[in-house]
Amino acid sequence: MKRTALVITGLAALLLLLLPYTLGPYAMHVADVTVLFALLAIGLGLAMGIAGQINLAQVAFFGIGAYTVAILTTEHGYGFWVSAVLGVLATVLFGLVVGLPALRVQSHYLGIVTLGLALAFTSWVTNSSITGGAEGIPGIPAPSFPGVDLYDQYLYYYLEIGVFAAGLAFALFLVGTRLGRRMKAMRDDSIAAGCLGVNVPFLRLLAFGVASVYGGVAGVLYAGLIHYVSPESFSIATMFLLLAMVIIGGRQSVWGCVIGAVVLALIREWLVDAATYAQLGYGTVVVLAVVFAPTGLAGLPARLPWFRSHPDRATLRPLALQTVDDALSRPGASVGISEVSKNFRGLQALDRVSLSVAPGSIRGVVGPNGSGKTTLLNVLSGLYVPSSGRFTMDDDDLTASSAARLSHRGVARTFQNLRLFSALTVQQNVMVALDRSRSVSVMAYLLAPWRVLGDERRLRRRSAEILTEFGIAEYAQERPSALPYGIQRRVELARAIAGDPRVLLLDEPAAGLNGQEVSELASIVRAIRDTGVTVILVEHNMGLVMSLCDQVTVMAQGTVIADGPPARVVTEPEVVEAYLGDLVPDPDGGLTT
Ligand SMILES: Nc1ncnc2c1ncn2[C@@H]1O[C@H](COP(=O)(O)OP(=O)(O)OP(=O)(O)O)[C@@H](O)[C@H]1O
Repeated sequence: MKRTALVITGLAALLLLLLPYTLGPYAMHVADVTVLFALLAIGLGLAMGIAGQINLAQVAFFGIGAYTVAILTTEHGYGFWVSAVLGVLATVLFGLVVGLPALRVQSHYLGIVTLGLALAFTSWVTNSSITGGAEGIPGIPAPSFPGVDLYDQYLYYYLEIGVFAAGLAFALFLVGTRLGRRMKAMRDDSIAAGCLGVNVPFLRLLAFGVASVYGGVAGVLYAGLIHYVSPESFSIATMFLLLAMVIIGGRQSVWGCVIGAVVLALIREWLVDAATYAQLGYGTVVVLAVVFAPTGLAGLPARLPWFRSHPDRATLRPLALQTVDDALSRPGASVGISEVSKNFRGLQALDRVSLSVAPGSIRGVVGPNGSGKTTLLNVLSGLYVPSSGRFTMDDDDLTASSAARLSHRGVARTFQNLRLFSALTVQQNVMVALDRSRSVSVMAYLLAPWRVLGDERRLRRRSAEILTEFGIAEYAQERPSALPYGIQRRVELARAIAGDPRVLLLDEPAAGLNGQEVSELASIVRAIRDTGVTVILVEHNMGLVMSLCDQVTVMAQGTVIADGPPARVVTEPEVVEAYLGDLVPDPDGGLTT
């Protein structure tokens, strides 16, 4: 498979190198512009498709790169290359500003904000005297290069192809390694990603930063190719064309973005005399693609039946429990919750809750629906900031720490409604959790890419071991949604353990499991506790709670009404009245609500 890919890549490269020999001047110009669209589309695809950040300002990034070069070369006498570097820097600065709203808003709101900024840019270049207004700026020089006349568009093509190849290789590298995996995890479920240590705000800004580099570079090259810039080239119509390229080609695939750019750039040329109808046509095809082929042209092969995998042995293998020790190397931590309250606009979900959990013990938290159990886990995992009170781990005050920070400090969790990353494979889900690198390590992508590749091999090897330990190795390449619920639950537990936690929070881990799976779950949780990890278990299955927990906390209406060893707690009259009276025996011999 790898050899076939290499041969195809080699042939494509050869074809691209020979292309100018087959084209007349006009076709060569179209090819030059198409390469720039491909660069722009890759940048947009990385932000929108991979990181899930709707970015309708890509055309403004393109414009800032081009206008900076135009202004600096024609009005200030700078050389092309210096202007190009400054142009890309200016674009990245603007890109980060455009990305700031992504820290507060997402989805269509982000689309509206970024579109607003793109419109502001178009309006500025149309009305400002520095940018030459509607007339634009002519007379931009071509880049100088010893012995090569880059005014010749045939030779310019080779400069573009070199930049394009570097841009494509970097995008593929990013998507295929830990940064791209984290971006996809953030796109699929930013809450779960945060709980696995992903610094979501940083990654959102980074996505805009990366998209702006591609936009800026394309803009700079455009200025050097056309020698003239005007607002028309950076209009909303161009943004829409770019969007269509990425959506039709396949926004979640770098190759898809390239294919989309080439196909639509050629169609655009073909329909140049019917531009209005062409816009309508793109719109229709985009709508059809979103509804019927959301993965675009690049996703079509995977939709064909013979490319689809069907796990035919949807069963769990026995656990290799002794090896959980290998995954867990850090000592468990004590957890202290002191007078923690949480209000939601008048609703008191937690009311001065206090409890302390000894390291290496299992604490059950039970209570009727709506009593505040999940809210408590959300406070402990950094998803909610408590309205008042303190949360400590080994006496370190971690109140109001972010989910990512708590993950790095050793808090891992599972969710009541499984939050597996649906577009990642089972193995990639575990790799996201295994990756403990900090945000600053993105510098390695520029300074030491070989280290990123080395880390990647280590993560892959280790994730395979963990999947084997949890008896799910045969599902490594499956998407979680294709698997039965019991297996998905085990994947989520494997993912939580992969982060080498000191405190493990389990939110109703037995929900939806059959009797056999519940007893396997009990063995896993015991094995985890035996390594010294502190476990806090929210659960309605009282049979499991009674057999597993060292201590049980009973909650009702946001307060703790009882705390102590399970056998004693269940006999307290207040508990019987508030909670246990509602319980009925379940088919597996436990009690459930
Ligand atoms: N984000 C939120 N916004 C508003 N109210 C919330 C929010 N999260 C929880 N609540 C409310 O807080 C109360 C406690 O909810 P919580 O989910 O913690 O209960 P629970 O004990 O986990 O219930 P269950 O057993 O059904 O999961 C409920 O009344 C719930 O509606």
